[in-house]
Amino acid sequence: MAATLIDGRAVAQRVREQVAADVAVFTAETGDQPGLATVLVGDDPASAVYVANKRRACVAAGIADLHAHLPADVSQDELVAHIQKLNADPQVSGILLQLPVPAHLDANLLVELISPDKDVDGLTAVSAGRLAQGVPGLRPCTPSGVIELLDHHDVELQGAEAVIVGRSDLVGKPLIHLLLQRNATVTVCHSRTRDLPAVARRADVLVAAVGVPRLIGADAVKPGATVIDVGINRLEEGLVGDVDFDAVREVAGLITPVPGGVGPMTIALLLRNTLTAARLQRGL
Ligand SMILES: Nc1nc(=O)c2c([nH]1)NC[C@@H]1CN(c3ccc(C(=O)N[C@@H](CCC(=O)O)C(=O)O)cc3)C=[N+]21
Repeated sequence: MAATLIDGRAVAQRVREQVAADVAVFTAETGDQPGLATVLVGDDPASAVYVANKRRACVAAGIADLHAHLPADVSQDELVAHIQKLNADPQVSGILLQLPVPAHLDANLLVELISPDKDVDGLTAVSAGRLAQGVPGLRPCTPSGVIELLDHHDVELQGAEAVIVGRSDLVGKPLIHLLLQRNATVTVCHSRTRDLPAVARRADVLVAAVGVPRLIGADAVKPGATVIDVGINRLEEGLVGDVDFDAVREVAGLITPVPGGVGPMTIALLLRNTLTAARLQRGL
């Protein structure tokens, strides 16, 4: 029997409605509207589309849209000054520096400048440390979105075998901690893993986040497993994930499509993080 599809667009819409309701309460109680400062550097068309989507989602959730578009040749010093200004601005709850930035800029240095309490991407070393230690802080949006999808479908994580394919700072590593905190048994596979299909086949919950189109075939999936595809690969034939969807859906129990799976959750969790950031800044 073919797997049940996880509808990321529908779950994301529910999260966005909940955030909008919570933002309305926050604004009524504090007299302040949470605000997200997006920073777009240069004219990469894909980045421009992503940022436009995030800004539209903010407005729909009642979050102030505080955008800056800086030229591709902006200097490192100017960008440093801009981020410092946003750190100091009480109207700014969250700061999102859209990545990648042009090559003459030091992306890592710029990200680390962002105040950890405004780091709605959860990208700074302080945010990563807070996550690893299980103390309050801002968690990366995509991994949080994965957990949210699993919870929405009542996927049991306690004691489950979770296998993450990919060890990026943005997805794989944070997911280790989020899944451990839910008492899953966590295994991480990567490019040097000797027998990827054999390890992946142990998984009750398999998360693919490597950026290799259709890497995960049916031979890597235990019958009935939950398969979460974080991959976004733009091929000539269109957008495909890291999972060979047509083959794996015949084996899995639950599966996310690409598009319409994890992607929409990233934006929903960004909105929730912006509200969390506004609360953190007030010690709430
Ligand atoms: N500072 C920063 N934070 C980010 O979170 C960040 C970033 N930089 N740079 C680029 C990546 C990429 N990213 C996505 C967000 C939503 C979808 C999404 O909604 N995808 C839709 C369809 C997208 C399409 O059709 O192109 C889907 O999967 O259904 C995808 C990818 C956030 N990123």
